[in-house]
Amino acid sequence: MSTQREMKEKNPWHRPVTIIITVIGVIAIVALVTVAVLQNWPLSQKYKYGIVLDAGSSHTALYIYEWPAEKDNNTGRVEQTHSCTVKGPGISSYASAPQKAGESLTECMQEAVHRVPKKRHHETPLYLGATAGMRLLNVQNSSASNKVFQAVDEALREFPFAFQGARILSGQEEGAFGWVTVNYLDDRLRQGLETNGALDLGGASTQISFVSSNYDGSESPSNSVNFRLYGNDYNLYTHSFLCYGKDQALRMTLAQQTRSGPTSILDPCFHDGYSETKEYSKLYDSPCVSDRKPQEAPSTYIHTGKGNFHQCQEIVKSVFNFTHCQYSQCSFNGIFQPHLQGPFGAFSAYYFVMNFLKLTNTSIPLEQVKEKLAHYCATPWTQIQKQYPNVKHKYLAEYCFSGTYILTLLTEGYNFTSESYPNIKFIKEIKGSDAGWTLGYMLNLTNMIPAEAPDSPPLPHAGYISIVTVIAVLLFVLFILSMRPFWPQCSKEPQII
Ligand SMILES: Nc1nc2c(ncn2[C@@H]2O[C@H](COP(=O)(O)OP(=O)(O)OP(=O)(O)O)[C@@H](O)[C@H]2O)c(=O)[nH]1
Ligand SMILES: [Ca+2]
Repeated sequence: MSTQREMKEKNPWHRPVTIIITVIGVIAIVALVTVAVLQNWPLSQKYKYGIVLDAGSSHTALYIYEWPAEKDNNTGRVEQTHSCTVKGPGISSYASAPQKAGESLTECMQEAVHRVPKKRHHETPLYLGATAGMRLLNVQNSSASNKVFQAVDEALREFPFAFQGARILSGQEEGAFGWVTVNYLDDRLRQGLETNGALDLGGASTQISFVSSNYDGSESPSNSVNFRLYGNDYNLYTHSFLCYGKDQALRMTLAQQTRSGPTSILDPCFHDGYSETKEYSKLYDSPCVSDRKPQEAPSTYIHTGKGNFHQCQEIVKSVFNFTHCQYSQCSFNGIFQPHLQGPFGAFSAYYFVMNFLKLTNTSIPLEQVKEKLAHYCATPWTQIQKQYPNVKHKYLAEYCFSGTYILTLLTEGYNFTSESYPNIKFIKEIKGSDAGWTLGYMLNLTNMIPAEAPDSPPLPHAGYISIVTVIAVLLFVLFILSMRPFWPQCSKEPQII
């Protein structure tokens, strides 16, 4: 029989050994975990940035994107960290004073200078992409459009970023990059999942883009865009309808109603009681309607409303041409469109308008949606103004038209039915990043989406750290347990009293 004291006396060295082993073990764990954390920490703290200016027909917006530096060419982790709406109209509206187009961007650009860390400025790419407003100006007056670009170019070069140029996107690019954005943000591309279609409604043009399994691009090749992304091939159908953005579509309906040059019109797309005097010269100052200008007309007309959804729908339908189609099937204006397939994300004005009208829930049957809109359109203008005192006058006056245009474009134009309407989701953003072409455009120009699936590490960094920590702790516990014979209490012999 030996007591603890006796044991200690028998193994006088065992306690210091246990202490040393414990200290070494703790140091080993701390070292292992520290190395694992440090190995990953500095990398995850470094971010890269990209800036895209969306020079739309109605306004310009600036977006700042951010991604972890080590993931440049790998996982879908590019996020929008900031956006800034440029005050004033789109750059195409500065045709008669191009300098002002450049100046208008200054405020948002200065915000970007403060938002992007200084040491990253010189390596941050800056892009400006112009869409339908500049496309129209280019058609109307190409020298004015060049002057606007020159002014914008000069203004953007003043900033410390890596300016990559300002240019007009083709309608095909606009549609395709919008599609890339929504599917990238939904993490569908990297995972090779079924993709979502994209519906973008701007002020001057509208885009539809989707993958349809029975479409191989051979019928109407100009509507086909091929991508190989993360090892998957996509054959995308896309089309951009110039003049079918909601502002130009409204112009077309007004042109339709003022063909004979009247002094006033009673417009079913505007509320009963609405009345405003408008200028003919402004209405027809767009290539979308300029050829329809009445020969003889006064300088102004009185635009009054009568709030009738069904009559409004008839006028809206008249701006679409359904008479000819040289393909197996068409949407409108003789443009080929394959069979609609899959869920669709509808953004920009689709969202602004349907959100205001509280009609973003597409599980409400289409017929009921139309009834609700008809009821809204029939509400007198005085009541609408009282109900929404804080909504911008121009937007408020146009929601009846805009809602009617959206439903008509979707159903009559693109052939969505009561069955396929619920496949549409009206969205503004996905995981904090706005839906639109800008992110897809930047991902493409920075080669951020590889054609082939990258060799991904078997574990993400966080998983790696956790596993190393767990193994280290287990090893240490095992080690301590293996030292059990030297533990003081284990060395105690049973005592007989
Ligand atoms: N109701 C409402 N309408 C908006 C809002 N922002 C923009 N709009 C309008 O919605 C329409 C489409 O806006 P955007 O998607 O920004 O259009 P854009 O990019 O300027 O035009 P495109 O060059 O044709 O793409 C325009 O008529 C805008 O005036 C908003 O916050 N609320
Ligand atoms: Ca746009």
